[in-house]
Amino acid sequence: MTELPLPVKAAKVNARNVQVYYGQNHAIKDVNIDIPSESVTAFIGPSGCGKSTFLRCLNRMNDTIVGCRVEGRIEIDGEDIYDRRVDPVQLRAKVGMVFQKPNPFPKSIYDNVAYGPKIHGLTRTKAELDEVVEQSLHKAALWNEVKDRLAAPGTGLSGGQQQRLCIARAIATSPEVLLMDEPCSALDPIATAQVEELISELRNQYTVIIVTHSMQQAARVSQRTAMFHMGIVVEEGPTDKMFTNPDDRRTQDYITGRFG
Ligand SMILES: Nc1ncnc2c1ncn2[C@@H]1O[C@H](COP(=O)(O)OP(=O)(O)OP(=O)(O)O)[C@@H](O)[C@H]1O
Repeated sequence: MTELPLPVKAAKVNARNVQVYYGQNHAIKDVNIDIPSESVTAFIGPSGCGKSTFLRCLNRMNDTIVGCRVEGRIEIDGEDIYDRRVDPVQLRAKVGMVFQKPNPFPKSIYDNVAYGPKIHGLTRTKAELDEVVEQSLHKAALWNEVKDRLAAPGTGLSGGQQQRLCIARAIATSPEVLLMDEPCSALDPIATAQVEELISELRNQYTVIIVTHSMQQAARVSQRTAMFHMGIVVEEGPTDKMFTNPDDRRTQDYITGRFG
């Protein structure tokens, strides 16, 4: 019997033999990966190689895409997240997501952050909710900029502030895993630096998984990197090694800009 390698120590997420199909298109082909807790893992690879598709498997966002089929096994803390007993809405409170384009709700800054704790019944009193909103905005490094205008619309903030608001919204439900799909691609360099700094801080508390097209960003914020190519993970390991001495030719070619 062939033995699979032992999981990475303190793996939060274990994926085994994951396949994703969009109709006839086999977009993810037999992906096996262990993602450690309290660290940032970057998914890199050329356009269309399946990074976002695989990321969406981790909070079952692909369930919402008609014609998309996921096979294999994905465990978070040893629990099969595709088990029938798992409620995807509860799962998404535990596995939060931040998207490419900041997408605050057309509501006040306060209500954007309060929304998750309210619908999941995480607080009992207004004072508790106020506390969660304040703490989440603090963690997202936005509190000082918005504390005097919590009733103003979230959509009125700058792009970088909106993205930090979306991060505050994601962490307000106390997720354990935070998925970020190119979270800085719509931001200018200053806002990008702020969000990157935030990501580095978040890893003390969360398991962060980020899809990025920027090699510099992957090198700056992540401790581990997985290289995707045509639906498979060709190589995965410590970021330093991936960027200085990769084992796979495709990783080498990609990080040196020969394709992608
Ligand atoms: N909603 C969808 N419906 C049908 N096919 C899809 C959908 N989303 C992605 N695909 C297909 O799945 C494959 C992987 O796409 P995916 O967006 O996951 O790649 P990616 O590596 O994240 O790309 P990019 O870096 O350009 O965002 C592609 O062939 C794509 O066309």
